[in-house]
Amino acid sequence: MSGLPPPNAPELHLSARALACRRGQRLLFGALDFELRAGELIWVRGRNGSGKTSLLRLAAGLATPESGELRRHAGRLVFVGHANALKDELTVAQALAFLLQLRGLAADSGAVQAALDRLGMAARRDAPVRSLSQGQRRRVALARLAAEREPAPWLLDEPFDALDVEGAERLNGLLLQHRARGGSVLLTGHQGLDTQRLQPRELDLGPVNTTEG
Ligand SMILES: Nc1ncnc2c1ncn2[C@@H]1O[C@H](COP(=O)(O)OP(=O)(O)OP(=O)(O)O)[C@@H](O)[C@H]1O
Repeated sequence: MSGLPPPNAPELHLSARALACRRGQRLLFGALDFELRAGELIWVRGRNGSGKTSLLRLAAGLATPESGELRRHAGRLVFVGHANALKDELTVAQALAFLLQLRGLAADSGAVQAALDRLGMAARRDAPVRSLSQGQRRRVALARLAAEREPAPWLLDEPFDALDVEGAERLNGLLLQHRARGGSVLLTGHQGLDTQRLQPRELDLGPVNTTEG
């Protein structure tokens, strides 16, 4: 994934050079190079504990690399972490409106309804978040992506986790639409991604590095 891009390569969104990450005593990866460009999807792979979540946190600016650099070249990125960040005491519509407002997106009832509808959750809009299953919570958390219009980088940590086949299909549809408008995606996960239609590039973090460095 290194080397000079062709002269008419799509706009650069993220670039990592000799990126190293340490968690505690362990060096998770030591010299990672990759570029994420407009319209691309990179599927970060690797065993449990190999550092996939850690890489996304570096990309989001939520953690600092041990060495090397990770540069964000494009506008405001979207980070959807593994935790759903939904408040239990709110209704589904209120919780999503809160996320949309944080992002500076329209959060009126029409916008909320449309986003919930894309994830098949519109009928539960007045239900309290605490009454939802894990998969339903995941759908509501991902509904914020349906309200996005910018070709920004999306950083998604295990977005397919807890989704059923129908939910995964809806998310694959959002990813396809985002790529078509020039958005980019860096995501982790062990299953659910429609590799046939999305044609991801794979970034393999390999086996867990068990040596201390
Ligand atoms: N808060 C922490 N403090 C110290 N070490 C941590 C911490 N969180 C994670 N680690 C270490 O970092 C390693 C990588 O964690 P990370 O969550 O990035 O892996 P992952 O590839 O996303 O795993 P999974 O596939 O299980 O989600 C873990 O194996 C763990 O040893």
